[in-house]
Amino acid sequence: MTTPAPELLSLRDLHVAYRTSEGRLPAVRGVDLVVHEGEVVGVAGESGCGKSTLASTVLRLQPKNARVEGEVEVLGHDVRAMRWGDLRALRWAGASIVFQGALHSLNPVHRIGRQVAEPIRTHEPGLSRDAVDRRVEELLDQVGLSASRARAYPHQLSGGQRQRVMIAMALACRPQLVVADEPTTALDVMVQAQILDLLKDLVHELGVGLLIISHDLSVLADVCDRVLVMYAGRVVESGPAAEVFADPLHPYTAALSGAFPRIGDPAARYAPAGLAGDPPDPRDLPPGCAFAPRCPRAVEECTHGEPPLLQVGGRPVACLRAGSS
Ligand SMILES: Nc1ncnc2c1ncn2[C@@H]1O[C@H](COP(=O)(O)OP(=O)(O)OP(=O)(O)O)[C@@H](O)[C@H]1O
Repeated sequence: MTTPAPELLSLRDLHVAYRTSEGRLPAVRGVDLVVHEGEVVGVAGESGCGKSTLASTVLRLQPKNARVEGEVEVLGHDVRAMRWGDLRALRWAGASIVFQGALHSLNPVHRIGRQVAEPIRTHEPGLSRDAVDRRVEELLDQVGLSASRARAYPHQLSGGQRQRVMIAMALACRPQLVVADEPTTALDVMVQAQILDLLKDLVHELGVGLLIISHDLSVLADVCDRVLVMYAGRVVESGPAAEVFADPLHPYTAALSGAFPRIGDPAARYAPAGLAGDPPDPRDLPPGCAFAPRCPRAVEECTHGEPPLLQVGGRPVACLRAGSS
């Protein structure tokens, strides 16, 4: 029997609720998620389902009005209980995050090389200037940028190049876990595919674990080993990425699978999702299954109680109708 790869990230029964002027807003409701070494795990779901909230808890970067409950463990550390100094040491060097919107995350007045060097200087203050420069060159090379780009300012780079810089920064201190929140949103489809290939290659080459967040299930199907589909703060289906995408068991996953074209498929168009309505307001969830009001397969029973995650075809699925026709 092979021993399972070590767990780099473990979220257990994670709940996150925001305090708002209109009352408590439960954004994440009882999520379990594990990322092992060398594994790419994806979280998919429409805007507002709680993906970014979940990602923010990994490095305790959640907004001030968020209340977190449950377990958040990164590289064996209890992130919720860690002291600030220890948490700062864990960020970048143990685990790092690639945010969406590289245009806004990079400082417009500093050259690229300086920005990539910054986390290295902070975390390895003993490193000589030459050694830092060499590491920056090596990182730019790893993400497919020439060393001369170190002297460029962010506005001199394309969107895809800037996102590569963000990935170089995330890898700068050789973390074991990388979280990427919508790393390809706002990039055109060809560039998206290149960035995703790059992320996938780096994960395999460096043996890091990657948690990747996207509203586009087809993006995740191409790069992930496993995916979790979220709806209204809960995981409604999870399993091997290719299986979930090709044979979705939850009606919501089925709608998401049809909603976006597959990367690299020239014939693909943005087909309508065939899904009417909007996700519910988390402060005012419908009784029973949160997806029932939009679900083409809902029956009366679906409004009675929130369906638990049941094993259907070897996969956890939160739907009473999964597997039935
Ligand atoms: N700081 C905050 N205060 C109050 N509510 C918030 C806050 N941040 C997010 N929310 C709410 O929490 C819910 C989940 O938001 P979140 O950003 O995690 O979803 P998401 O799936 O990442 O969506 P998107 O892709 O649009 O970022 C939404 O209803 C959102 O309006």
